Amino acid sequence: MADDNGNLEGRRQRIDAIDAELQALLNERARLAGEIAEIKRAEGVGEAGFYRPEREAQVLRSVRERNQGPLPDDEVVRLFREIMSACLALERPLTVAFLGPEGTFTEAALDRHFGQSVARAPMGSIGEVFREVEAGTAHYGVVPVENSTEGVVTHTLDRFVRSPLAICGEVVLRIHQQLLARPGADLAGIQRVYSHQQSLAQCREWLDTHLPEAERVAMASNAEAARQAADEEGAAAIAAAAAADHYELAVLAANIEDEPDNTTRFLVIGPEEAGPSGADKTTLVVSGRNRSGTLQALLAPVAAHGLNLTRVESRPSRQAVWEYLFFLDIEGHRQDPAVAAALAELEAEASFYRILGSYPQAAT
Ligand SMILES: C=C(O[C@@H]1C=C(C(=O)O)C=C[C@H]1O)C(=O)O
Repeated sequence: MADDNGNLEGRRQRIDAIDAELQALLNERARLAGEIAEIKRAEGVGEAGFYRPEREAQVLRSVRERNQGPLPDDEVVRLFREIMSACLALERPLTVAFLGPEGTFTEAALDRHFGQSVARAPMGSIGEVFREVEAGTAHYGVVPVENSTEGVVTHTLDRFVRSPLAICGEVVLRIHQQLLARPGADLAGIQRVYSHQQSLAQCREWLDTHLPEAERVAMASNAEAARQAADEEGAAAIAAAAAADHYELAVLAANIEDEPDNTTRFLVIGPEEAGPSGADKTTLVVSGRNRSGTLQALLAPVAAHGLNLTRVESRPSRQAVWEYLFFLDIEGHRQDPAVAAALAELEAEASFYRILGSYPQAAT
């Protein structure tokens, strides 16, 4: 027993020594980040120049690659994410606008990308997130773009066409739906379930099995649903785990989504795009000159240069009937020679052409 205690004490002393060393190293790291900020100021970088998404992506990739455990890769990445967030806040405190209210999946994407040391500005719509960043009131913005539980994909793409902003990052989140209710509530007492219609749809089988009698009510967002459930006896909401904290609700049933690998993609928007990080993506919007064979003609250079096209989305151009804009995602950075060559050829084919940004690929 005495031996065990001795071992425990000895280990705690080693942990204390390591903590002291870690703390000194963290402050040394922060000092260096402060010196980098001075260099950036001397070089006259604008407001946007302090945050470097390509550098942060490289740091986090290195963390993941060299990790030997026992801490899981995702955990060490999360810890380093926060260390960088704190270092950047010392250099230049950032404000990031996002599609609110608080507790949405978009806020979870913001957390994942920027960490805790940024000021958050919840906005009521995607348009407001764009406006806030365009006006310079927020440095960056986070908006959902694909397969969103908050239901807004096309709006983000349409808004981009008339915005000077660039995509400077992406976040891919696994979406887990939680059934939330006031603390002490039980499943048998739930008569009404509030959520965004896409979340209700994503949990349909679970609801059919566990709450077949409960009324399902569609709301503007999951966070709105959580707010409503907090106010109402016998009500529950389907929302992100973060909404439970914001609205003082308890998780009545966890991870109730029917499809376990349901993901949503978010874009980080800002005044300028990111530099090359070594594993990047480029998003552009184009329109063709000719009606027949337009898409094939536009895409031919992408294939000819051996590039990977990861997404094609078509939207009505709103300029003329039957004219379409194509949103393309290509692997690689616009400064990569093969990408640059393909884009030059594509531009020659296009009647409308705009690069929305090159940015680091999300770590999934
Ligand atoms: C320190 C820098 O500034 C910021 C902070 C970073 C960090 O803490 O590692 C990385 C990139 C920037 O967002 C840098 O540009 O290297």
